[in-house]
Amino acid sequence: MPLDFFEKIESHLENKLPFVVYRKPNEQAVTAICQQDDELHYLSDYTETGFVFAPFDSSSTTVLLKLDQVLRFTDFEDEEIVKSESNREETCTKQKAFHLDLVKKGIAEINVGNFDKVVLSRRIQLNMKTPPLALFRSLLHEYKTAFCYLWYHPKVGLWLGATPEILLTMRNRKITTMSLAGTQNYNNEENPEWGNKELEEQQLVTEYIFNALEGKVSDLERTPTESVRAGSLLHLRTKISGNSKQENLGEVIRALHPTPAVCGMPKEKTKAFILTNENYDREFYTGFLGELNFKTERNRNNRPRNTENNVYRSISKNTTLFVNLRCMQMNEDKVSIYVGGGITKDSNPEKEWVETVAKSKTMLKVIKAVE
Ligand SMILES: C=C(O[C@H]1C=CC=C(C(=O)O)[C@@H]1O)C(=O)O
Repeated sequence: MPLDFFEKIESHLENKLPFVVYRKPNEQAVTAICQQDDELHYLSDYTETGFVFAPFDSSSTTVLLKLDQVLRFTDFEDEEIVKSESNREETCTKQKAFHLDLVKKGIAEINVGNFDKVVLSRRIQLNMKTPPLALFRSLLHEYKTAFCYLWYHPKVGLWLGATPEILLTMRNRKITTMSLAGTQNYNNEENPEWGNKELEEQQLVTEYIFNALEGKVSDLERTPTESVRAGSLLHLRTKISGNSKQENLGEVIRALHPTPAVCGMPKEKTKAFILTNENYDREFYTGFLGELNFKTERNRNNRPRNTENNVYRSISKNTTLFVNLRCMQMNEDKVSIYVGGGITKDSNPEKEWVETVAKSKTMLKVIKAVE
């Protein structure tokens, strides 16, 4: 059992010092970044290096954790989680009525031609007290293909998630992003049929990303759209890649975030609608997080043998950012789970509600596992 790695993080948390611990999709290594004081740093521009934590509302500030101490744990031993009998289900009818009304309002805006698509969400609050690191380990066990993280800053809060969505990766000038939208339950079928509503909803996101990147990124390419599993759900995904024309990471991020996978089309109008009508503050849900300008050093040795001084170093700059979905915020004795879904002209409010219930299970499953 990797006690010293997790013990260090535990003591950082007890000492109320900022940190993030995370594992990238399909990787083994778990990384922890620990800040040695509790200062709150904000990102001033995208040439900085650190771990970013950005809110949904891009007019609010982005938090930057400094790389004071970086710990890597390479072989996390997977543990069987014993499921308890506890069965938390949502029963709040008031919340349901509010969400149905919100979705209807969104559809009405689409029908009068104000929006093409809007993503509407809600917050589920539960009373519970669970050690955050136990929850994080449970996430690692359950969601191997997700970006799993636990993020803490005493002046901001404690967040935890297992997201299937990449906002952007950038290695030197090579950029990759994805259009992820459309949801159905996974029923042992990796490539099921999709309805027109979902296909169109995802297509809108793909087109938006293409338009947003045009002029900033060259050689734009996309993969065929495929089904991709995220826990007990499936989504539609198209990967999009290209080469950035210059050192313009900030410009690319501002063009993408928030994409219509979490906000809507057109961006500003739907964002204003969300901020006014959802009736709660998304904070960091549907924001983004990850490594900004991490430097990787590699010794390269591709000259002929028997040549002296044939090893030289190459340094690449990497950024890997994920959209903060399937996440929750923890307070002393309360958790808030955040869930939403894309609304189009063909949306059915009742089905949209059911979809948010299905999405809440990603976090509820780990809560049940450690309760
Ligand atoms: C907004 C969320 O999911 C987005 C990502 C994938 C599929 C989505 C959908 O089908 O609506 C959403 O666009 C969420 O999980 O809260």
